Amino acid sequence: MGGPPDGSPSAGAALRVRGLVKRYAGGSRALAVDGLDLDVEPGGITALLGPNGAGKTTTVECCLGLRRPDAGRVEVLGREMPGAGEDPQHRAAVGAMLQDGGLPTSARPLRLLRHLARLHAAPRDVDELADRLGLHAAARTPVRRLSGGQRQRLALAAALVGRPRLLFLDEPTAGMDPAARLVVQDLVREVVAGGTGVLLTTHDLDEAERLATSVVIVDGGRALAAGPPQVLVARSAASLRFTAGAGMDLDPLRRALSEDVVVSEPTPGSYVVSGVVDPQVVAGVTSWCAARGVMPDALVVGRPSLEEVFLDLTGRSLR
Ligand SMILES: Nc1ncnc2c1ncn2[C@@H]1O[C@H](COP(=O)(O)OP(=O)(O)OP(=O)(O)O)[C@@H](O)[C@H]1O
Repeated sequence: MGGPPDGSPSAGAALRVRGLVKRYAGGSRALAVDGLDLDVEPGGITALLGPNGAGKTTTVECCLGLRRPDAGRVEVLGREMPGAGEDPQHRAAVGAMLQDGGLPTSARPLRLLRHLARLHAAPRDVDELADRLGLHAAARTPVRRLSGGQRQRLALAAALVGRPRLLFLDEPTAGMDPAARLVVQDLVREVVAGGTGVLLTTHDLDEAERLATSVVIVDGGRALAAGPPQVLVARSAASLRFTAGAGMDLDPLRRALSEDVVVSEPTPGSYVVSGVVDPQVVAGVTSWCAARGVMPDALVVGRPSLEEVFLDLTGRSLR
């Protein structure tokens, strides 16, 4: 899923993962990652989406050479991991902003960025980057005293300063205020326009829908769906959705509607009728509700959002 079939040439992919398997020693018997395929193209953003514990961080860590896969193949910028990670030149072409930040706690932001810039052959202008990310105000504050959002912005600057050709962003805008979020999204769009490939993990499905050129939805370490977000949404059947009290008996409604539709309650109190949703189906649902004195709140008919596709596939909400 998410790229050329196994065995075909990786033709310049920024990241190519095939059949990745990872099991933690001492962890539960289930695999953390269970045969995952994934591609990031240069100048493209692949969003890796999944509920908590789906295997996203483990996948990113295997791609960065921080964990050794039990099976499968990871190619970063055309070279196989974890071996390629030993080469400093190769490492310098990869940027990562991880959830734990990984920043030295006593470092001061601007000095840290200048130090990192010196490790790269053609770094970005540190002052310009710090300006864009609003880091000058906290230039001399030690990392441990930065707010969560400031630390996130510094971690992004650190990941970008070396002009990486492949960038890993693990929930980059989590905990950021809306203005900072927009700045980060603009910066990400800009580096992608310059040819960098991005693997983005996020719990913000609107962000994924806006930014990503490709999406892989994972659960239990497996890909449930992959493709451009617009295609995943278009592939889903039209649906009628409404909210009402949880746990309504749906069998009478199923009997009242045609066999071309499926009626379900993916999360308590949220009802979905999918398939051939025509005016008769809408009338059938509303008269069924009326007969029970139930008000169908937030009733909408149409294609689902990426969030609704995710919900239908995983049975879970990300928020
Ligand atoms: N160091 C570890 N030792 C044992 N099990 C682990 C370890 N790290 C992760 N796991 C388990 O592996 C599975 C995948 O975890 P992972 O952190 O990759 O998920 P995730 O999709 O990144 O979740 P989240 O959205 O919460 O960050 C989970 O069941 C988790 O409990």
